[in-house]
Amino acid sequence: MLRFITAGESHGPVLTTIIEGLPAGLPISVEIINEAMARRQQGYGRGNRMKIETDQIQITSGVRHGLTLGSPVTISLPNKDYKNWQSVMGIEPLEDERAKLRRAVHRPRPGHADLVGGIKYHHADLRNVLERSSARETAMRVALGSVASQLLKGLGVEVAAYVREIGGIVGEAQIDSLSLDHLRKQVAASPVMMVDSEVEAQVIEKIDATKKAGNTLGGVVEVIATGLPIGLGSYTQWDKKLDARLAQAVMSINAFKGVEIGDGFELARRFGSEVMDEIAYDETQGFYRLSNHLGGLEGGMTNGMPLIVRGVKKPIPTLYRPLQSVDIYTKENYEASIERSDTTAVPAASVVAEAVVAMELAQAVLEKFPHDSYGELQQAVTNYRTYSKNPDMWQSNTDENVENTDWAKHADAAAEAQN
Ligand SMILES: Cc1cc2nc3c(=O)[nH]c(=O)nc-3n(C[C@H](O)[C@H](O)[C@H](O)COP(=O)(O)O)c2cc1C
Ligand SMILES: C=C(O[C@@H]1CC(C(=O)O)=C[C@@H](OP(=O)(O)O)[C@H]1O)C(=O)O
Repeated sequence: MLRFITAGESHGPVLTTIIEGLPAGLPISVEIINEAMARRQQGYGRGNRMKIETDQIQITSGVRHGLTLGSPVTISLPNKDYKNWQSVMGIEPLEDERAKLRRAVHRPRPGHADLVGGIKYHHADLRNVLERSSARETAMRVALGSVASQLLKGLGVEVAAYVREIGGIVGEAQIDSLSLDHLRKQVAASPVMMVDSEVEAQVIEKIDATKKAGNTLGGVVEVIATGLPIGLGSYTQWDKKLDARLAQAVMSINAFKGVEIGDGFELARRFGSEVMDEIAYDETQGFYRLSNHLGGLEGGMTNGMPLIVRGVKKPIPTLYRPLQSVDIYTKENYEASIERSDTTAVPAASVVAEAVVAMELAQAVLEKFPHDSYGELQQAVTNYRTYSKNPDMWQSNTDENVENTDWAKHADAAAEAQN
């Protein structure tokens, strides 16, 4: 089982993650992880924090000479901004209690975790909430996702993401189910990580106008995974269903409010005949589908078609235009003060969504196949791919062979017993 945990505050010294359950002998490239980290920092519409940080990770356990050892892998990321926050974020107790109060955050922002977190954990200083609820944590998920993507790539599975919509402006992608390279190149060339340059210009204009008005924007991201073996996840128990697990993974990203698989909410408006992905077979491909409305998942399992997962991100809650709130000390109404913030972070969120989907897929792969060593895992996946193109238990059940199979004899015996 793949397990991970993340730790760290937004303006604390360092973010950390520990991941356990990776096979031994998996090649891990720090450079590839750092490329993903840099992608998450990009995207038009972000605030000034991203000018301070240059996210470069360090691996401090579980990898030797570029290969995993099978022991827990620890990844850490220093916050460059910490040097500006040392007195606010110190570990030692503050001598001067009044200074502590003077610095406390006591004006909760609507749409953020501030108010509820303060009530729940008895925090009189809402900074104790916002430091951890901040999406700075998503940097660690991207590091984890890159490790997962490196594992998947060596098994022939690719994961990529793009921005489908910002502030109501939609740009659709043409998906090449064999290679996501083209999509990745288009996304890399776009300041908003979209795939249609006409739409892109409109989006940039909208972000500029929104920022000027002191407002913020949300949007929709789409993650695509290709090359998935058939049968990851399971229909046998609620918490094994891969569609449900992917939804949780995507919803766990800050500010995500909805998830769709395949045509998602649009399915509500269609006839059954329009959306079931009809089955076909040929020897090279094995079983495949004539369409992909259901996003590559049936019964909580991958069906071999590209996986399509979308997530909707609400607009950023911290606005330059003040919103009505209440001071938790005085209980008086006030209008929230202006703070440093992003105007939109949908592009960055697409990179995070790609990462969390990759982690969930890696988890599902490791559940299905033996994986003490990476070579063993690769061999098992290759064998299974051959099998699933032409499953042998079905081959013996052709008309000529059917009377000779064990299950046919059992069925005959059962029928006789009933008579
Ligand atoms: C990449 C990314 C960047 C974000 N940047 C900000 C930001 O600058 N300011 C802000 O108020 N919220 C930002 N958010 C959203 C908040 O973290 C989020 O709304 C908050 O933690 C409350 O959680 P919830 O929206 O999931 O309920 C960002 C989210 C993501 C994914
Ligand atoms: C630090 C990141 O995003 C931050 C997420 C965030 C929030 O409230 O979620 C608020 C902002 O932080 P700050 O108050 O330091 O400017 C963003 O910059 C990051 O993505 O690495």
